[in-house]
Amino acid sequence: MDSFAVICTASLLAGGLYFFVFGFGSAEVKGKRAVNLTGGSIDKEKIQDNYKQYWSFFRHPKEIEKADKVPAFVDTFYNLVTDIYEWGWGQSFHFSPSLPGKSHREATRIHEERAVDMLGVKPGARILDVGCGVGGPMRAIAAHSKANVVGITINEYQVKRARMHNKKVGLDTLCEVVCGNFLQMPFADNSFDGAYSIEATCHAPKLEEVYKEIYRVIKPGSYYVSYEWVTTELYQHEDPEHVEIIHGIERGDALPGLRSYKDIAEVAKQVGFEVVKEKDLAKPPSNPWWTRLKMGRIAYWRNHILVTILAFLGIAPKGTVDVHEMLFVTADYLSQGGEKGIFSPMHMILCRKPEE
Ligand SMILES: C=C(CC[C@@H](C)[C@H]1CC[C@H]2C3=CC[C@H]4[C@H](C)[C@@H](O)CC[C@]4(C)[C@H]3CC[C@]12C)C(C)C
Ligand SMILES: C[S@@+](CC[C@H](N)C(=O)[O-])C[C@H]1O[C@@H](n2cnc3c(N)ncnc32)[C@H](O)[C@@H]1O
Repeated sequence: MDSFAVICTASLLAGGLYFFVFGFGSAEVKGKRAVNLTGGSIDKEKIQDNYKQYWSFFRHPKEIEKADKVPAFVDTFYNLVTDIYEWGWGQSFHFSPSLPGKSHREATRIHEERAVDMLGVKPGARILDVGCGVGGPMRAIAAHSKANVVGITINEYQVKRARMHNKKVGLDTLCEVVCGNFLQMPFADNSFDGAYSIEATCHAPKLEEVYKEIYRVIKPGSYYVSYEWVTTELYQHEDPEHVEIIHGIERGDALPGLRSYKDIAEVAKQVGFEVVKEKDLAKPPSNPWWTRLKMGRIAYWRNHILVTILAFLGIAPKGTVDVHEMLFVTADYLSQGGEKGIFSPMHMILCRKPEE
């Protein structure tokens, strides 16, 4: 081969590799690159062990019932998945109904703004984001409502990421992030003008514990809105296929046990809230939320090959391949749950704390 052919072949290979790594892939512009994947706050060498520990939790279902162990187990989960989520999904760790003619990013933002609009808060109000992740919703909500948003997450690594993103887009004056447990929040009674949670309270072993805390910290007369993960009226616990799908969702998403849609309003009332509105936002006329998951399948394969190569080269931590595989499988269970209509990640409830 003459040198011209060598140069052409090498350029083609390099171009192809660049396209494979940075070019085609999931629909969202991301802040994370595959070469920067970490295990959150966990040391690189300990990721595989932590992943095994995560799985062992499900081998001892009795442990899951021990509510006090759940926050630590959820924290481990988010150390393992946060970078992969940001890389492959974006900064908002939730679903939204797809909207014809709108991108995933726009549909996500609209779903987030819808939540704060229900709170009816004015610019300058102080609102709480319960389980804020790396702050995708918090930034959209602060920019849209001009409210001051305080987010709480159990995961220290997410706090770092969220603060970094807030600063980067100049929203650090409106957005504050606190590391803590939403079952025992470090906030004074009656100190917020409203609160919201987006696909986060499903991690609470007992919903009443987190709802009670939210009730305590918001002011009388103010509102709380939540997008809850639930099994729907179509779920039949005697159908083994349904049970397998729901267990698959629980295992791949660090859930101590999915609740039935029927339980949500009951718990809200039990802790003292008035239920103003309740609606499953996944139901028609909404378009399916799971199409994004299904459309991403080719990208997931590409991602899996990439993660495997990077782990082999020692660039990505070894356990990343296992974690990625777990998410791959989970994506399938989630889509099945959506398609069969037995699971919804957006059962919306709007509550009001009565005036004293
Ligand atoms: C609310 C929660 C998280 C919901 C979603 C944000 C995530 C649930 C499943 C995740 C993913 C599955 C497949 C991954 C894919 C294999 C990888 O290549 C790129 C990232 C995924 C698309 C990843 C992204 C986030 C999810 C969609 C729970 C935890 C309560
Ligand atoms: C699926 S993420 C959703 C994040 C964010 N709401 C979003 O939509 O991008 C769930 C969030 O709940 C947080 N979380 C789970 N259990 C928690 C607990 N006990 N205390 C505080 N945060 C918790 C996780 O750390 C994570 O940030």
